[in-house]
Amino acid sequence: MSALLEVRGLEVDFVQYERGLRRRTVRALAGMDLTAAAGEVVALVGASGAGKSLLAHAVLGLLPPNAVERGTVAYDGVDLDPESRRRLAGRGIALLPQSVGFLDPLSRVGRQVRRSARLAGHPDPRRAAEEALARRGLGPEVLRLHPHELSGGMARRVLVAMATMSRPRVLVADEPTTGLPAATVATTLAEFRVMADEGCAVVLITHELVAALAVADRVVICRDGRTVDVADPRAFTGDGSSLRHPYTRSLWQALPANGFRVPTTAEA
Ligand SMILES: Nc1ncnc2c1ncn2[C@@H]1O[C@H](COP(=O)(O)OP(=O)(O)OP(=O)(O)O)[C@@H](O)[C@H]1O
Ligand code: NI
Repeated sequence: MSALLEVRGLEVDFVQYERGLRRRTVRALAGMDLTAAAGEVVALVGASGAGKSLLAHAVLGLLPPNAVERGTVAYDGVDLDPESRRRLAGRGIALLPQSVGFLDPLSRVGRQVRRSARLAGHPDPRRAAEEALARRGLGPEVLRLHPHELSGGMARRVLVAMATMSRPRVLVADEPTTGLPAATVATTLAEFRVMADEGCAVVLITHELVAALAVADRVVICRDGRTVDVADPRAFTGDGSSLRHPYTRSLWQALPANGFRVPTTAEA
């Protein structure tokens, strides 16, 4: 299997100006590596601020103008610059954004979901929109609402409906299950598994390591802007002794079910 998405040595610096005068550069990503092949769900985990969303935005060519990017992002074997990646957004590569702020606050849900359906080439966008929401337990009345009238969980389901509409070859899902009830977490993750089984490469960014293990083929662990480990989901078991990297082990052992064990400095 060749990788549909390959991120190699990705670095991102932000250029900032102190009191409008002195220029300084802040390194946000310092070497991220991640590959995802057709048919794979690759989970990307790491603490808050580790750089997961930045990686997602870089892949889609959506970094802000003050970001300086180095490294390689290849899609289907071809290295692409940010501009070319932006052109693929919503077609070959889709982002399921972490923030519901990606929804247009002024426009009704129906209009936004129909737009995704139209961009995806559905012959009947109205029907496609209704069906996509219905599949996620949202009735047609939701189409008439504005984003601020949605609960967090409903908004997230709308984003899932929009991001998966085009049947992208690569889906980068950034915290797609945050705020969802447990039953919906499982069905949402199962949907990503089905997409992968049908040939999509899915990057699943999540804090919910245990839920992710049920659907992931590989787990990429990042810390402070770097990929530190790639682990087999089956290694996350028992006391974590089959996990090679001490940081990965400490993430596993810190979970409530594993006794909230706080890593010692030597391990972490
Ligand atoms: N526009 C920006 N300018 C400067 N620094 C930024 C910018 N965007 C992100 N960062 C920094 O980059 C780092 C990584 O942020 P990122 O949002 O990717 O983390 P994350 O792993 O997605 O965290 P979370 O799990 O909380 O979503 C953070 O230290 C953040 O402060
Ligand atoms: Ni994030």
